[in-house]
Amino acid sequence: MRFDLSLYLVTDAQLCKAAGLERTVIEAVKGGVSFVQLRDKHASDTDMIEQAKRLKAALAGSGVPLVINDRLNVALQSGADGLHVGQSDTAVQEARTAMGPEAIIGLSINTLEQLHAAPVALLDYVGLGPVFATQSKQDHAKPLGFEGLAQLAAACTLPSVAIGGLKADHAQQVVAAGANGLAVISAICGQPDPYQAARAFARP
Ligand SMILES: Cc1ncc(COP(=O)(O)OP(=O)(O)O)c(N)n1
Ligand SMILES: Cc1nc(C(=O)O)sc1CCOP(=O)(O)O
Ligand SMILES: [Mg+2]
Repeated sequence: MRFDLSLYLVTDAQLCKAAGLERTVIEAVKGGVSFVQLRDKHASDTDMIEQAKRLKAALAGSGVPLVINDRLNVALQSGADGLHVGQSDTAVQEARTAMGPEAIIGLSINTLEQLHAAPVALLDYVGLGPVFATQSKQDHAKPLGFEGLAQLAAACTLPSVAIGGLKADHAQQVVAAGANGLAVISAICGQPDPYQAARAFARP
């Protein structure tokens, strides 16, 4: 599946509670979100599989892929398009073997060492972050700033998406640093109007 990383939404069910997760995703996609990751640290596997199936149905025909954060079993059982793993999650090799060659597999990167150790041939993209400190991830690594982001992006041969504390105002600097797009949670989830929140990223 071909994909576009330009505006990558990582979901947070708690933040989206008022508007609802599906409604938030649908509105955000109308506003320009090009890629969706279902991330839920608290749901049971069963609930996450059902949520993923609902989101996959909601995204049908949009060309926007759905990947699952962390949980390989959820990705396999929900018919999602792929999986995003971090350095301490399921190994990329295991994910690729289980999901097959067509799945979209992403890996989080915070250092040049991690980038050099990444199994590039088995990956479709990397997440580079955090650019800034963020409340959306408790255990985040040391922030890179735009300079650190640019160093990683320059050394990266895969498509990349920057993540961590990013707002619409940062779009130009992220692209100038060499990443292919921005991944966000709080800039869209929990915003009063997810459609307008997503649209703000496209403005010059
Ligand atoms: C696009 C993207 N990049 C990085 C991450 C972080 O993954 P990870 O380090 O595994 O942390 P958790 O999200 O699992 O808390 C991501 N989810 N998405
Ligand atoms: C899920 C996640 N991963 C990160 C990383 O650095 O790997 S930062 C992050 C949270 C991003 O949320 P917000 O857009 O609200 O800052
Ligand atoms: Mg993870």
